[in-house]
Amino acid sequence: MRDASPVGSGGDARASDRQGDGNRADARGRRHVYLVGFMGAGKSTVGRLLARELGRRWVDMDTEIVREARRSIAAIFAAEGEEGFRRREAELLARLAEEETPLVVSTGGGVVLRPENRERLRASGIVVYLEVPFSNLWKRLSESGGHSDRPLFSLDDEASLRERFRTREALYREVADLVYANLDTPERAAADLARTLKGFFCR
Ligand SMILES: Nc1ncnc2c1ncn2[C@@H]1O[C@H](COP(=O)(O)OP(=O)(O)O)[C@@H](O)[C@H]1O
Ligand SMILES: O=C(O)C1=C[C@@H](OP(=O)(O)O)[C@@H](O)[C@H](O)C1
Ligand SMILES: [Mg+2]
Repeated sequence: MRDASPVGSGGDARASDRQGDGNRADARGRRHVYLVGFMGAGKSTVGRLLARELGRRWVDMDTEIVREARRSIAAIFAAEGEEGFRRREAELLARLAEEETPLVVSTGGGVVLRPENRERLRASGIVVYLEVPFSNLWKRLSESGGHSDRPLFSLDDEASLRERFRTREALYREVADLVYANLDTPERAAADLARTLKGFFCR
């Protein structure tokens, strides 16, 4: 059984060992840090700060997809459908998983949808689920113009988005080594996670 201990803002930043063999952050295999979670959970904001704390290169998958496609996420969805976006996302993840340099990767909220992606995340890194209750996410997204380049947020009403959140949540938990309740500031989250992750990668 895999186990992901809840750790959270202000809490005791602990992490349980998924395989019980003390070898999760294997230097050859699970060297990256992946942030997963729903839209607005803070993957991009915290990822940038966490990379700085850990002295690692940061990759934001959405930014990279936009750079490579030379069009916005909304434009990719419009021209290629969600399927086209998911194909680009899966291809990028496959490349990142092979990257030798240890990275901090801010994923997009839908990266967990494809089983092959879930396998890759687990095989090549420590996966951190940034857990935020739906009501907070809805508030964050609707107040911060979260619709600007989030086609799914624009398409869904509150009830549909809540349903999407419910379905996704099980998948975030399935891949997570760590669950972090991201309810304080991004700076606090980055500092807490850096402390915990340094422990992981040093043992
Ligand atoms: N603790 C927190 N961590 C990260 N972002 C937060 C936090 N509290 C509020 N926010 C706000 O929530 C939004 C998170 O957006 P973003 O980092 O793009 O999320 P994601 O990449 O998961 O979709 C930003 O507007 C950020 O300022
Ligand atoms: O949840 C999703 O399916 C998506 C989340 C977005 O990323 P953020 O989670 O960073 O907003 C982006 O990848 C795309 O709009 C699809
Ligand atoms: Mg993001």
